[in-house]
Amino acid sequence: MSKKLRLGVNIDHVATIRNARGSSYPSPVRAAKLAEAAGADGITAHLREDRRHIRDSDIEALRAELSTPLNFEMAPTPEMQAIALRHIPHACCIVPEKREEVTTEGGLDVAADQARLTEYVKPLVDAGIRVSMFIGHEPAQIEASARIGAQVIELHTGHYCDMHFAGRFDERDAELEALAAGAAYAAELGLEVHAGHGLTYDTVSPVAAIKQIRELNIGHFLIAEAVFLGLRPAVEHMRHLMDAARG
Ligand SMILES: CC(=O)[C@@H](O)[C@H](O)COP(=O)(O)O
Ligand SMILES: NCC(=O)COP(=O)(O)O
Repeated sequence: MSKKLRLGVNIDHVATIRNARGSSYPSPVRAAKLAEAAGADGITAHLREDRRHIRDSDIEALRAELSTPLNFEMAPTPEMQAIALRHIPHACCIVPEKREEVTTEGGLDVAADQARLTEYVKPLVDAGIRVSMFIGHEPAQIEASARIGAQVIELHTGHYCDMHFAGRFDERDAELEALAAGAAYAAELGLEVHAGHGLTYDTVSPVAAIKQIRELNIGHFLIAEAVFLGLRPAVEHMRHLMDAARG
């Protein structure tokens, strides 16, 4: 297994700032190119059903201008499937979406929706897209993801990060252990394992140290940190912490 842990930089919240004023700046594509220059191995963008940050035209521009792979995050809807099949990104990460949520609250319930998701994923896989399921660490969700034909899972690290920042360290550590067990089980089943959501400089290292994890997707914190440091140093420091955790 390769030791290199890939960093996918999520540029959604560059678009959040742009949309707050209805301006044409800041440009998510410019941010993506800077992130690539700083050591990102790929770019992640989530086209939400309500288009609160990334827009259809951003996906088109990213697809045309990136030199690293695009990981297209999307809800499992017919509209998003059609968009993915039009652009053929390197990867699609299927995430649950609730219109009123502030952010993605939990993982997709793959186990409860296996027949539909099997049908949903097949044209994407047939088109050569790597399909990833954004799930919690429960064995039933991991098994279901393998069963429906996904090649990848992305483990939701939001609860682990929330427990860290709430100072609930026993619960944080229990969650980290469950993430590690989930990663090991998924790798045993032949799934490639990614992780992400809410990761920061303070929380990234223990997750990066889980050896079955091949990619971390990190966005909100990096864009926030870029306000103080600039995007390039923010990404470079995250890259450094990830590499150091890998030893
Ligand atoms: C699925 C996921 O974790 C990302 O899409 C990320 O959270 C950025 O998007 P939101 O802030 O809109 O949830
Ligand atoms: N899939 C997780 C992701 O892309 C980044 O999430 P966040 O760091 O913006 O919370």
